[in-house]
Amino acid sequence: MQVEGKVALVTGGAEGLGRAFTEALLEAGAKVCFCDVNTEQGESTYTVLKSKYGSDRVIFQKCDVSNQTEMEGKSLNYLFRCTKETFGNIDIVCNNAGIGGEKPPLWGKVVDVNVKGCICGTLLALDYLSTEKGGSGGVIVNISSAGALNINPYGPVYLATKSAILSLSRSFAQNPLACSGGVRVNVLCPSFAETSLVRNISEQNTYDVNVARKFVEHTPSMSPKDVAEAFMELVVDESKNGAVLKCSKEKGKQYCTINVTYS
Ligand SMILES: NC(=O)C1=CN([C@@H]2O[C@H](COP(=O)(O)OP(=O)(O)OC[C@H]3O[C@@H](n4cnc5c(N)ncnc54)[C@H](O)[C@@H]3O)[C@@H](O)[C@H]2O)C=CC1
Ligand SMILES: CCCCC/C=C\C=C\C(=O)C/C=C\C/C=C\CCCC(=O)O
Repeated sequence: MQVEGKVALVTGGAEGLGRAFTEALLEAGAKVCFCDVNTEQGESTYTVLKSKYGSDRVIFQKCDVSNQTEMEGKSLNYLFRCTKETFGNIDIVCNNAGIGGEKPPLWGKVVDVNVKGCICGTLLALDYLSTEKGGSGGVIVNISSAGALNINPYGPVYLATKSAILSLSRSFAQNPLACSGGVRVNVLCPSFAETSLVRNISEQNTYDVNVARKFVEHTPSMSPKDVAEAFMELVVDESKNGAVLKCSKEKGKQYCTINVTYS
């Protein structure tokens, strides 16, 4: 896909990986609407990006991806509508917003943000991108985790949500809603990257917090820019649909095949 001139929507773009994805898309010539629940950080990032890329190429919207109703404030429905009204079309959607949290009552919020937010964002993206519904096709990249490809005893709930995103994306890639509408659906599975999510590992969002921190310390970490490079490959390469791309500092980019065998 030629990214120049395309329109992208990124959730959770105020900082971390979402900000890096937003910048990579802007760098490649796209117009980008990024959203975040954190207005202060979002506005601050917007100020920087606007002065670098121009106010006609980037917009920031406050939005909580776990908000399913218009009544409660800015929902994903509103975000998609606003992006289309501002830029005229949507070609690229990245469902990135995610949080960690293992213990009650936090884990319910983790499911709402990570799973429901991603499902809602994927369904809306299919609606707006599909050639059968007035769109011009395009690509959805959902953000899972390298942890979803394996087990991790420190974050079972977080990783269950990331496994859900993996299955959701691989399955929608083969679903008629996507296939007949010219929409590719890919999933990125990063290992650890240097962001607030990892810096803020605590008793709330992990089990055995000291062991978890040691595990992180001993796993080489990527910069958000490294992860954005892998993300852009899934956007640009039109041969990739249903692709599962793992990226890590040690091994770089690796496409994964998930085989299910029955005995
Ligand atoms: N940093 C890492 O090592 C890895 C991160 N990931 C995934 O990458 C994604 C981004 O994570 P990071 O950048 O590391 O985290 P981060 O905490 O640095 O950034 C996440 C952003 O999402 C926003 N956000 C949180 N809840 C939201 C909501 N309900 N609605 C809208 N925005 C919301 C936050 O305000 C923040 O700006 C997440 O889905 C995470 O699970 C996956 C693998 C590794
Ligand atoms: C472990 C749960 C912590 C809660 C959220 C904080 C950070 C999340 C980071 C990730 O999503 C990455 C998670 C796990 C990586 C797991 C294994 C990495 C192994 C390295 C590799 O396979 O190359």
